[in-house]
Amino acid sequence: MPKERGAKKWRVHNQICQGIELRKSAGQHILKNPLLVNSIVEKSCLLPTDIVLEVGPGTGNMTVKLLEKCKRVIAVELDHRLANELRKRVQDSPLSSKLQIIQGNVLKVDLPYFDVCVANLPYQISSPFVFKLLAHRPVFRSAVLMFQREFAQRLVANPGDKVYCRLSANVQLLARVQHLIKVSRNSFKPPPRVDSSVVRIEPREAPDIDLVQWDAMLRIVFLRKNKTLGSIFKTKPVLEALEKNLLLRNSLKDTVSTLEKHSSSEIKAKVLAVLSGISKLETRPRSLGVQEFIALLREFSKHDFHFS
Ligand SMILES: C[S@@+](CC[C@H](N)C(=O)[O-])C[C@H]1O[C@@H](n2cnc3c(N)ncnc32)[C@H](O)[C@@H]1O
Repeated sequence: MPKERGAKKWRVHNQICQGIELRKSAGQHILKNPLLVNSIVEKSCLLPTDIVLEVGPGTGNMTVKLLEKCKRVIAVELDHRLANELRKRVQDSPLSSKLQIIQGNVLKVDLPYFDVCVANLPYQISSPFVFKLLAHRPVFRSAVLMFQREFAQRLVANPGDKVYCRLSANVQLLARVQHLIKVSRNSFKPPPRVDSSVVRIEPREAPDIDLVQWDAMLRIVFLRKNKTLGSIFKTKPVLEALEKNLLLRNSLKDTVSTLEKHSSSEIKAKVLAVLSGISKLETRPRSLGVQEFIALLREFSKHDFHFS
């Protein structure tokens, strides 16, 4: 769609909320359906002792409900106008002592300790925020987050599903994910152009694998996810990368340069021999789950194969 048509559409829906003009650039779509707000808070399964991280509280419709259910809410809001509005909203209430507002970009601030994260996220930060959360230590109990529907579908997709992709495998490596609620675009003011979904993410212990190698392998296989692993690993650029990495690693290990010890045809032959022994070469990446990818990576590293 040409840019101008999109911009026009937004101007039609542009909204003033409590005297504040909402900004499309910050994904400011306010949840106007109180039943939905209650339902998200309910699904967060909060304990009275919990510290909750809320990202993008906006005008605070969800924040006040969260404050009623937990010990403390730490709200990170980018827009100082909305942060001030939220401060004013609770200032005369007994709940105000439980609220801490951090005004800033959640992708840039150091996240504090929290038990549960709840957020109606701006869509543009969905992916970096999920990975920031999953890297956060100490591990939190769960996150209940609103995403664009298509992004949510990719997060929860199972092997074999049409939308199963690198994102699905990367997130499912580090967390259990569950679709909770379908949300219509009409639940927001102004309505975005797409529907949304609420998803629960529960982090789990990361397996003992090299995450850099994991990501490098997934990048390779999901670029060609409908091909068999065998044909992917034997495509010229992948083969060459495996050969180069093997050569480099060996030359680092040896005191005498491997370039002198092993000719490149020996290396090529070794790569092909190892590849022929790798299991599941006839399968396609789109049908492999996290455990199968872990097993594949372990097979490769057993033979000193590296993807980056
Ligand atoms: C979709 S609105 C949700 C507002 C409110 N939670 C609600 O449900 O009505 C997203 C909110 O995130 C804020 N926001 C956008 N980018 C942000 C960022 N990088 N860090 C923190 N907050 C951000 C916006 O200003 C806005 O208040």
